[in-house]
Amino acid sequence: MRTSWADSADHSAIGSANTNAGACPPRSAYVPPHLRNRPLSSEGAAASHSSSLQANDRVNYGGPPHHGGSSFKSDLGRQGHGSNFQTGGGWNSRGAGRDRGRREVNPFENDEDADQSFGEQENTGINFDAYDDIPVETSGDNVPPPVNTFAEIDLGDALNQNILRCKYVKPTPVQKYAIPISLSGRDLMACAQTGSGKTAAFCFPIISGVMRGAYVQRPRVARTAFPLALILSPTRELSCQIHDEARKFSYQTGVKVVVAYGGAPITQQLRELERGVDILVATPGRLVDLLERARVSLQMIRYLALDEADRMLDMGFEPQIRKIVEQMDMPPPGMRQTLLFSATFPKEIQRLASDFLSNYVFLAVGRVGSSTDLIAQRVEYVLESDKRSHLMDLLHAQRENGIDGKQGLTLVFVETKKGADALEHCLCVNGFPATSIHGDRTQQERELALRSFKSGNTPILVATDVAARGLDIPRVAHVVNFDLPNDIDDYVHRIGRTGRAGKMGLATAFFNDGNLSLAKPLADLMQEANQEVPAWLTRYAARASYSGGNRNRRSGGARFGGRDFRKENSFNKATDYYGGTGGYGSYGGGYGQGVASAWD
Ligand SMILES: Nc1ncnc2c1ncn2[C@@H]1O[C@H](COP(=O)(O)OP(=O)(O)OP(=O)(O)O)[C@@H](O)[C@H]1O
Repeated sequence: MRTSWADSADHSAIGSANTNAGACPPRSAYVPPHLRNRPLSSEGAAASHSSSLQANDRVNYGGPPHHGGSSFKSDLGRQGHGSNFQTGGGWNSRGAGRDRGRREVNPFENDEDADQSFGEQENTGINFDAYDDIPVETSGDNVPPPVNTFAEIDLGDALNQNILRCKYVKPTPVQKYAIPISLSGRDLMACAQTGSGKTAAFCFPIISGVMRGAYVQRPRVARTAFPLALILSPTRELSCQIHDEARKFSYQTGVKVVVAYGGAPITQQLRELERGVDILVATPGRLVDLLERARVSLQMIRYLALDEADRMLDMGFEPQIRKIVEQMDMPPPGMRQTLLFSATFPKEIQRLASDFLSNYVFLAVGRVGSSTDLIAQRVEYVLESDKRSHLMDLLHAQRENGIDGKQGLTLVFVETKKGADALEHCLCVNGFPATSIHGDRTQQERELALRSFKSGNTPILVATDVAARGLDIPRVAHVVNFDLPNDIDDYVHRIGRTGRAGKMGLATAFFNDGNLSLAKPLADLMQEANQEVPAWLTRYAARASYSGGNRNRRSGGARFGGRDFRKENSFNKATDYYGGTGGYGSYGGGYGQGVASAWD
């Protein structure tokens, strides 16, 4: 039984105190708070317990736990998913032979299995009424009006059927606005909160448009694919997820969706492309490779979508995106339709993005860059040296009580790849079933880790920012910012892995003096989201403002309204749009080298 991991930590704590004589340094496993006052052995090496927890006052880390042979290893499945992952690796292995036959594989077929793997937990619980009174703002010329139901939109029978199969009863706010705008042929820059259904908002119009333009004659060049639509996303996992979703939406429509991403063998992806592609979902690096090999041409592109568009246009990715969009054979703005989506849109990125757009509509659902009210945000002051023990206390309490009475998945964000490995190891040896995902792991390991996490086999995932954006994992109940990011927008995306699709979520952040620059934007964000801001954080925020320590910009301004950068063109170009101190040069902090390295 999955819940037994609570007991195993208790056992491991007691057991390892008695069996410390191994090769490892004499350390014992995690001791839950309620056992800390008890003598653990005849020598009485009890961990001391004080009201303020001290990580290093325990002899905690390293010793293998002792709980009946079922010691939790990183990725329970790392060696265990052999057949799926060894027959070719990467994408191909995820659905062995899915395209061999002529018949289209039913992409809905695995949905029920996935639900069942969580036993009695509820299936959807979607409550989009939670979004009903959300503020929406549009700007641009002649903005097409929103709809209230899918029935009002002419998406075609096959697509409507798939919407039913997805159990989407009514459109989310971003869908109500973005779908009619896109169907009318307009370019769009859309900003809507995490987990609010942006993927369908750009996929539906693209699929519908491709269906309508199916007659388009494409050049016949041996071994070169001519997709009609391109969807770019910053990470491999997100591209796979978008591909999976797009395949569901386009089931039995005749629209062929193919994914291409790095870290997986290119040969299988080439084979898929040769079989025909209407919508190509890709990460930028692999796409550039395919373009340079002339295996893909962009000359027939009618639709270009950038998911996580602000990330795609920041310093790390911008050159590659410019190359793909401006320097290859893609039709220019006006000759193609361009759709940009994200939960955050800093104004300088909006300005860059406008190069790719023509007479576009700007859409903001909720406050730009805000978090959703569905996420309860907590921030705790935790010294670096106390973080591990504090995390384990949280996990232990959660395991005993659940979150809102339910056992859910916990996603723990750290700053570095090494930090992710170290924390994963620490949790595992202390009896907490954890796995990790970061840029130094092979793609096979990354996919396996994600799968093990999603299924609940390994209910704790330690991650770098590679998992911060876009990933839709329904049962993530708790996001822990073990290391806070430097940039408030990254925080928004990270905590957005919970509280999705109308469900409630919990986010806990460990804050200390090293996070001074985040104090003000974090306090502001929490206030905007009606969260209780601790008095000590308010004091840090005031200190940061006073000392000029706040170099973090807000995404498009903290208040609702006026967030389309075109509306603020009267600003002096050298002005800092975020009320910070350094003008453009000070932008971000979070998109500097350290953070970018965590990405693909
Ligand atoms: N109209 C709808 N009705 C019910 N569920 C929906 C609807 N639209 C989307 N969903 C579900 O909501 C969840 C979140 O959607 P999605 O991943 O597209 O969010 P997002 O806005 O792209 O989030 P992020 O900013 O994190 O990328 C998904 O599980 C999706 O299937």
